[in-house]
Amino acid sequence: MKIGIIGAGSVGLLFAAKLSASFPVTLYTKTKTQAKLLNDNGILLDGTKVKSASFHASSETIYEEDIQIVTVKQYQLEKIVGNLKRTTSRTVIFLQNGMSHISCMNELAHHRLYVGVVEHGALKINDYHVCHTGKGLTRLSAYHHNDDKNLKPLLVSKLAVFPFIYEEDWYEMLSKKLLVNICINPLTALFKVKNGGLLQNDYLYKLFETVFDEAFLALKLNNREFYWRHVHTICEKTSANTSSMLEDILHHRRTEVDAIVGYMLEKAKREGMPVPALRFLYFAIKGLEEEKGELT
Ligand SMILES: NC(=O)C1=CN([C@@H]2O[C@H](COP(=O)(O)OP(=O)(O)OC[C@H]3O[C@@H](n4cnc5c(N)ncnc54)[C@H](OP(=O)(O)O)[C@@H]3O)[C@@H](O)[C@H]2O)C=CC1
Ligand SMILES: CC(C)(CO)C(=O)C(=O)O
Repeated sequence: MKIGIIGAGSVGLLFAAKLSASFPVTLYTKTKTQAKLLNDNGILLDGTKVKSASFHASSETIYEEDIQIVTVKQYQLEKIVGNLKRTTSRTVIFLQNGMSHISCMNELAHHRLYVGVVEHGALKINDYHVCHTGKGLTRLSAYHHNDDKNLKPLLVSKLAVFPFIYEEDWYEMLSKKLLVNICINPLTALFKVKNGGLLQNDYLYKLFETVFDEAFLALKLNNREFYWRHVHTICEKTSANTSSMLEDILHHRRTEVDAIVGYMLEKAKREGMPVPALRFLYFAIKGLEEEKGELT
C-alpha cells in the first residue's frame, strides 16, 4: 500500500517521517526547491536522519498513491481539492483543525473520505527537519465509506510509537476537538496568555466558560458536563502550551480562525442562534491578523 502526503509542513513532515518506516511514501511539497532538499537530504526527525522503506518527495500534483493524507492548512485546501477532483477514486484523509473543510469534502464524493484529529505536536524546523514536540495519537473516522481495505493496514500497522485509532462518529470526534480549539485558541491569542492562563485568571475563566456554552449550543451536542470536562482537562494538560493561534499571531501569520470560529458563526447563523461572544472573538482575531504588530 502506497501513501501520499500532501503538504510538507510540520504535520506532513512528521507523518512522512513516521509512516515511511513502514510504507512507501511520496511527500507532495508546494515548491520544487523543497522537494529537491528532501530528496537530497531525506527527512531529519529530531535531528536524526529517518531510515525509510521508500521515500520520495515531489512537487507534481499527480496523487497516484492508494491513500492520500492531506496536511495543508484549511485555507490552503482549495487547490488540493481542485486537484483531487480530477483524480480517480482513492482513500483521502483530511487532518485539518476546525470543521470548515467538511464543506469542500462534499465536492469529492467519488473518493473514500476520512477525517482525522492529530493529537501529536509537530514543529517544522526547516524544509527537511521536523521535531516531534508532543507524543500523542491520530484519530480517524469515516466521513462516508467505512468499509475500506486501504485504511486497514494503517490502523493495524505496528506503529506502536505512532498509533492510529478508529472512531465511529466523525461529527462527535471533530466537535470535541473544535470545542477545545474554540475555547482555548482565540482567547489565548487575544489576551496573549499560555493555555493555563485561562484557568488561573477568574475573569478569563468566565470568558472561557461563556465561549464554551455558546459553541456547545451551536453544535447541538448532548451532555454538557462531558464536553466541559473534556475541554477543561485539555486546557489543564496543555497549561504550559502557547496555543497555535497565539503562535500564529506572534509570528504575524494567518491564523485558522475561519476554520474554527468562522465555521461556528456560519453554523449558528443557519440555526438562527445568537452567538455574540463568538462574533466578538472572530472579529478580534481577524483584527489582530491585520495589525501585523505595527502601531496604526
Ligand atoms: N503542527 C501541529 O502540531 C498540529 C497541527 N494540526 C493541524 O494540521 C494542519 C497542518 O498544520 P501544520 O503542519 O502545522 O501547518 P504547516 O503550515 O506547517 O504545513 C502546511 C504545509 O502545506 C504546504 N502547502 C500549502 N499549499 C500547498 C499545496 N498546494 N501543495 C503542497 N503543499 C502545500 C505549506 O507550504 P507554505 O507554508 O509554503 O504555504 C506548508 O508547508 C492544520 O490544520 C493544523 O491545525 C493539528 C494538530 C497538531
Ligand atoms: C489543544 C491546543 C489548544 C493545545 O495548545 C491546540 O490544539 C492548539 O494550540 O491548536
